[in-house]
Amino acid sequence: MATRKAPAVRKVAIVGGNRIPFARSNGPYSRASNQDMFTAALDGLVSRFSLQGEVIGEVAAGAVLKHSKDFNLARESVLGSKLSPATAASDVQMACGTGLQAVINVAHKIALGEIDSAIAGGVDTTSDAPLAVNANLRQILVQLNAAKTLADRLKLVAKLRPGHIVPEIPRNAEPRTGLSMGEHAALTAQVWDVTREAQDELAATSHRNLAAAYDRGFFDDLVTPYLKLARDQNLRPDSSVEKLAKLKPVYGGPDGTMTAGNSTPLTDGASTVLLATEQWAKAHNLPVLAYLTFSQTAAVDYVHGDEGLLMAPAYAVPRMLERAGLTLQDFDFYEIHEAFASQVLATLKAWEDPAFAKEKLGLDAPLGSIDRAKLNVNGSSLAAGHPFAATGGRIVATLAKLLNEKGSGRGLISICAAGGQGVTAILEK
Ligand SMILES: CC(=O)SCCNC(=O)CCNC(=O)[C@H](O)C(C)(C)COP(=O)(O)OP(=O)(O)OC[C@H]1O[C@@H](n2cnc3c(N)ncnc32)[C@H](O)[C@@H]1OP(=O)(O)O
Repeated sequence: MATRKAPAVRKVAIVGGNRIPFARSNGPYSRASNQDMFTAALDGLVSRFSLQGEVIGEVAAGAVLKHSKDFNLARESVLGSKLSPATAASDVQMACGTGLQAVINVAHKIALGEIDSAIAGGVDTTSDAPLAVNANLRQILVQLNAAKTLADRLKLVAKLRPGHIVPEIPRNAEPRTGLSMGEHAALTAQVWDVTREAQDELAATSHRNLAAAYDRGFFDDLVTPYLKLARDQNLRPDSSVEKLAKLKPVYGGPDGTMTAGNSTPLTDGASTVLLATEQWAKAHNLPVLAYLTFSQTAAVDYVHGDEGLLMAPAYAVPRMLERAGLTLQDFDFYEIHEAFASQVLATLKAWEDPAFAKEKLGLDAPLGSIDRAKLNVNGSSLAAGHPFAATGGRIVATLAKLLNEKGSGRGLISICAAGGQGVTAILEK
């Protein structure tokens, strides 16, 4: 008789990451597809960690904007990569939280013993956005494809009208409110009284920090140069508060505080992260940079309630801290995705606010302030750019490496996502 084995939760190690430099939309990667970019990031990881021909437990990845031919983009990318074709792969979708959610999905499988190694990541391009034919034309084309006789086909062709050629263009907007991410963030900035000066300061710091990280070689081993781009194209080392102050508002009307400089740009790019058990990493002679120890998602009702669209991390983080037995101050690094400078600042203000703590979180006291010197120390999305699903992988790889450099410590990851969702995690060394 077989002996039943008790399930054991195993530690999930972050081995390292790889990404291609991020490019501005309609720039150097405009002819590259999601599959091209993700495969490039994947193959960079494969060669970095000598995984050629290896069967990895699972590859999980996603893109926020996906063509219909990419129904399983992760699997197609694996088949185009140097990994063994016997590597299973799944697509993940959680808007801008996709990359981190992919990390969490495979981490759970490693923890539960289903797999010993995994690659998670994400990719996005707004240059090659999935334009679709409109619903009327779609219906005619589908029926045309199924029509059995020439007469049936001609009848359907006769239904075609000039208006049918108008394509459906994906909008960077919430389907239920019609407002763009930026317009939603501008409403939240008003509620939390986030000033233009504070936003520009955060943006300038992001550029300064990312430039310093490149200069000290922090990204030398992470980045695979791609299509002649060696650094994130959006990075402006000379970006200053004075220059940022001159930009016109793009959201929130003429008196708005949000500009092209304190909002993320539309970006193309891909990122990957290798996760494994400690034993697998050791057997492959690979390092353990850090461990993923906690994760949490949350969602807010931004449609009917008074919640800001991008405020879900303000809820996910306290729930995660409670489960982990930690306070907001117990961290050496904070990686808060800079969708917009105003969104980061509104989240920090919410955590400091006694009324938010009491009324929204049901807590006696607010979470409190963080040491801003520990925030996005190597820059974040305002400087690097934000290829939606690729941001999570960039952040996890960056934080794991920071913790490894330090030799010990703990980092908090917080990512807001469209649809009123938030994905958060804790990495520890
Ligand atoms: C959950 C989430 O993550 S939600 C977030 C999702 N992301 C988004 O929604 C992306 C939103 N971003 C956008 O749609 C666009 O980038 C916009 C609307 C903000 C700006 O678009 P554009 O106007 O095309 O930006 P563009 O790059 O041309 O910049 C406008 C000007 O600002 C200047 N500028 C931009 N950044 C900086 C900077 N850091 N320092 C100095 N100047 C800057 C540019 O040089 C340009 O100047 P010019 O007009 O003299 O050439």
